Amino acid sequence: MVVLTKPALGQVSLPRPQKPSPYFSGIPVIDLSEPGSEALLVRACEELGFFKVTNHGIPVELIASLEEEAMKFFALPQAEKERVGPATLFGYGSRTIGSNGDIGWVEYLLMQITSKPMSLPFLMDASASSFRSALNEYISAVRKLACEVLELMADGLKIEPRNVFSKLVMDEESDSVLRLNHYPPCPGFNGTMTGFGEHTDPQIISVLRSNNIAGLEITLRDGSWVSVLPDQASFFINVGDSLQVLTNGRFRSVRHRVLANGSKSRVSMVYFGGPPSGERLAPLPLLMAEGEQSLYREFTWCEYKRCACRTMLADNRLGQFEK
Ligand SMILES: C=C1C[C@]23C[C@@]1(O)CC[C@H]2[C@@]12CC[C@H](O)[C@@](C)(C(=O)O1)[C@H]2[C@@H]3C(=O)O
Ligand SMILES: O=C(O)CCC(=O)C(=O)O
Ligand SMILES: [Fe+2]
Repeated sequence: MVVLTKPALGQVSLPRPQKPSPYFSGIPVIDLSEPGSEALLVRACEELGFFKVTNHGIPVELIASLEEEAMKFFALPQAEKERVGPATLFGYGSRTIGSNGDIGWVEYLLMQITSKPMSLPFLMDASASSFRSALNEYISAVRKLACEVLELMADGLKIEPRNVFSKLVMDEESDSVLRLNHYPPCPGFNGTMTGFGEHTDPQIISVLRSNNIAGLEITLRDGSWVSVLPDQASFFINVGDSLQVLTNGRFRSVRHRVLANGSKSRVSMVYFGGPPSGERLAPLPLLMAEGEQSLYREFTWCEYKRCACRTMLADNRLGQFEK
């Protein structure tokens, strides 16, 4: 009898090998303890849509503890990880990203952040209590950091109230996500491999932290790719599509990707701060000059997400909403 089985994920055709891009020394560094950081922060959002924050106040122990829990999880036998449930919505995923055929040299845990206890049932097990508390502490700290950065953005743009952006991610109904990514070394390959294909993040803001392994790349305004020097003590902030809309294109949603490599494991932890589902996304009137037209037709976050789910990573999702 012939038994047909699905090909093991390891047999899925590998993503295209890539050449790493040159390191870019111009990533803006915003020291949150320095007065006047709001103007630098606005410039960074306009020019790159990406910057690094230092003196962020999040204790290293809290970060290290989640990284350790994540590594413990990713070191589990494959069958145990898969028991968490597929990440078609939220859960564990390996090699496939989203549901439209994207493949990367990555495994991950995708978790919805709600005001209720953890969305993934396995985290409610007694054996997962240290993972659960590391996650909860980390999420509150990065949400607070996202809020502080969004308030500095409002200050820098000279708009009031200063919580005009931050209230969206602080709302009880905010639709935010935490993603833990593990890019294992790619056996038998000593160049680099697509870990996470190029894309922009759909939400308002992403707060990203990785271990000291390189791999993250962003595009500059001219479309060229540059590598970001890793810095495990700092956080990187991405402007997401929704913030590009709220600022009528003044802030740039940054296109980025990750390359995995032949010898080292890279781990990243990304908080995606999104608005409540029913939130209408449109440029803030306060930011529009006289006679300025909105670049986008109005839509809700729920509508945007629904469309985003049908796209592939590299697609220009906002294009469908441009006027
Ligand atoms: C291919 C996809 C994966 C993604 C949903 C999408 O259809 C298009 C956007 C992707 C992205 C990128 C940023 C985040 O990692 C993510 C969780 C998100 O909100 O949008 C992923 C989605 C995913 O992995 O499901
Ligand atoms: O791993 C990283 O550094 C970035 C991952 C990423 O872009 C994402 O999860 O959306
Ligand atoms: Fe991303």
